[in-house]
Amino acid sequence: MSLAWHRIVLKIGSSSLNHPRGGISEEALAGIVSAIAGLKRDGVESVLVSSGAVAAGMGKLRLKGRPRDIAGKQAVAAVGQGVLIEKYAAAFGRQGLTSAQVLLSRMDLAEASRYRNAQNTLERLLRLGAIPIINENDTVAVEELCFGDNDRLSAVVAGLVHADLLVVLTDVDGLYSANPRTDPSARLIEEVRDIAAVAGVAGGAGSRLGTGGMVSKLKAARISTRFGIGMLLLNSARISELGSLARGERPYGTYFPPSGHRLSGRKRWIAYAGLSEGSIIVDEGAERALLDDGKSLLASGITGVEGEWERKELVRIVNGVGREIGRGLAELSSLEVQKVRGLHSEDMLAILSGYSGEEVVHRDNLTLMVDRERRHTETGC
Ligand SMILES: Nc1ncnc2c1ncn2[C@@H]1O[C@H](COP(=O)(O)OP(=O)(O)O)[C@@H](O)[C@H]1O
Ligand SMILES: N[C@@H](CCC(=O)OP(=O)(O)O)C(=O)O
Repeated sequence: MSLAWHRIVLKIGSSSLNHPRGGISEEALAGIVSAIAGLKRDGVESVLVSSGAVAAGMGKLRLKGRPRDIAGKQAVAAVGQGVLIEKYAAAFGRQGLTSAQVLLSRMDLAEASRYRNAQNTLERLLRLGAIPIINENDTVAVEELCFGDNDRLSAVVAGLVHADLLVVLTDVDGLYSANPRTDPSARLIEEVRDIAAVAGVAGGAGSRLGTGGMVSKLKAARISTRFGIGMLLLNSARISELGSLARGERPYGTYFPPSGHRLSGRKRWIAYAGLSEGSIIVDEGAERALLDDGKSLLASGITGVEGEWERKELVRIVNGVGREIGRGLAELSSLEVQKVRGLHSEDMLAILSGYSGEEVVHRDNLTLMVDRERRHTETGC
């Protein structure tokens, strides 16, 4: 039998996995474990991105509310993550499967070498037949340097492991024309080809436990589809229907088909995992050359420099009003860019040593962060 999907990333949110007042729902956890076991029997590999550490910690510590301060959230997550993984390991064990805990922080993927390292470890885990269970390393993540929510993390992970499909399990059937909790006339949108066009219908989290709501799910869809990976938003109550994926069928929910233009592995890292060291400010001509003509960035279109970096480090490219146009690996250090900004290529080369190229950021090392119609700008963490 030829499978449409060989490797999927499944993300489950706190609102699906936990009781409303905190603590893990054994039933929900058993449901996802048995769905993954069934898929595995049918030849589909799964990587699980599971939220729920904070909510599990709340249950264990008998807290009435989610901690508001960062140290409180981190401490409760440290308690809850242990509880969560223990329950997963036991449930996978009952299915004859071995699971592995993988905690990632933003910094773990920020450098290309660390990104590859995480990639190799996950690949090896899958080859060993283990089920990776990923969560953000909440206990050490600092607010300014975090994934922000597991929807985004799951999309980055889907790119990291070269998944065929990302399934985001939540507590509603999918994306509706309005928040179904507050608008009874809201209709389910079964397929979304243009994410920017539906951005206005997405609202925030639906429960005290969820983070990000549909807004963060749409951001995840944007990342995943740009990677060439479709995303399915599915009600966790329909988890038993996941088995149909192995037959190449799609359960009822909202599907975001992959974009035709698929970002390569390096460009995935540049856009959504790497951390930039500074910004290059460009004029309108350079902005058009990058966005409309797919050109490399030359010194002549550069008007300013912010931050400090060395050659081959990651930078943001922004226009005169601070809008991020793209991200890329700079061929020159910040000091060199400062010296050559506004110059034509021959004048630039005359004052540089050890560089004979024309480009300041080559298009092969550049990912655009604005869509073609310029309606949508990415926000990197
Ligand atoms: N247009 C919309 N369609 C569907 N759900 C929406 C929409 N806008 C806001 N939501 C809310 O998003 C919630 C799911 O996100 P969230 O609470 O963060 O859950 P999770 O824990 O699964 O990540 C839903 O319960 C719903 O209330
Ligand atoms: N890392 C956190 C969850 C963060 C998060 O994105 O939560 P959710 O919106 O429920 O997927 C935790 O384990 O509690």
